[in-house]
Amino acid sequence: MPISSLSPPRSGLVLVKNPHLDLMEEDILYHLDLGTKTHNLPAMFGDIKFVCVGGSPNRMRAFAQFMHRELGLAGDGEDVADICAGSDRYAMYRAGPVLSISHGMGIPSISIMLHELIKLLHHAKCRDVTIIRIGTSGGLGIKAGSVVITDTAVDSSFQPRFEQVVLGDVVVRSTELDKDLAEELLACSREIPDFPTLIGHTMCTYDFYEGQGRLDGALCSFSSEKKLEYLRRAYDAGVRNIEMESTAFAALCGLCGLKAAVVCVTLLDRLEGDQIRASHEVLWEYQQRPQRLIAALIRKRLGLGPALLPAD
Ligand SMILES: O=P(O)(O)O[C@H]1O[C@H](CO)[C@@H](O)[C@H]1O
Ligand SMILES: O=c1cc[nH]c(=O)[nH]1
Repeated sequence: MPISSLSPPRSGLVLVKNPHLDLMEEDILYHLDLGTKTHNLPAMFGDIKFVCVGGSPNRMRAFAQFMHRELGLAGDGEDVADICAGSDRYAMYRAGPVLSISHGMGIPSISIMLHELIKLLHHAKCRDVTIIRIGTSGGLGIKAGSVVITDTAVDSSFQPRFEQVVLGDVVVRSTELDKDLAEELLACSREIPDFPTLIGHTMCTYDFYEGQGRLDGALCSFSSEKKLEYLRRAYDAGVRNIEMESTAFAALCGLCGLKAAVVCVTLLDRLEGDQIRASHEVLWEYQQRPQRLIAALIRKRLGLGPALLPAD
């Protein structure tokens, strides 16, 4: 039975479920190059309301610059500083109440970042934080460039669970995401012209090649027919896109009381091929789509109206 969570605390505070933390004199967030003794975390982050995470440091920098302009903050935002510059593992930027952080590729990388980010939000006494992963993915039976808002993150057997090995035992955690937030995002997408968006299941795998049924890795032991049979089964189970972090993201955020969403653009239709052939310009524009949607949501929440500038 997966351990379920989704009941955010009434206080709106971020929960950490670790009694050992209270006994520690200092908490060093090693991979973020931040700490409770070296930094005044409530002063630096206490007013953060939106956290956006995505794989690439450049994308998350561009997103912070884009949000800087969308929020009408002073200056052009071009010189946003990397708050984690002392560590070369992750990059973190802020624009007003929005924090933008990279998480690298895959579950181990996002898990480490999330443990430290969640503790950071806890130490900073942040309240009512919404967290969104803005990513890229392979689509299933949908047009490249479509944006998928995840209702449920599933594993490679199409089950809504995240398995974490703890002291040698497998702990199964629920991968529920916030349904109201997903609907709110879908409603925002309807207000953007020519913006193909849908809600569906997202399959999270441990690998980009064999793990996603690709025929073009360095290793492949299955036929093209077997690949298509697997991907069609995924489609029939409700999966509309495939990426590599959503189950861990949903499980960790849910257990810590964060309202979370996953919004990924699709770079190709995996029923049609494996290689990503679109030009850099097209891919860059695709990557901006989740950013534009999140900007619309944040502007709406902050009462700033629907204006949308293209992200750089
Ligand atoms: O676009 P991002 O956020 O990096 O995520 C997707 O892209 C990577 C693979 O190319 C994986 O990490 C997958 O989840
Ligand atoms: O096919 C794809 C494209 C982007 N990211 C993935 O994980 N898979």
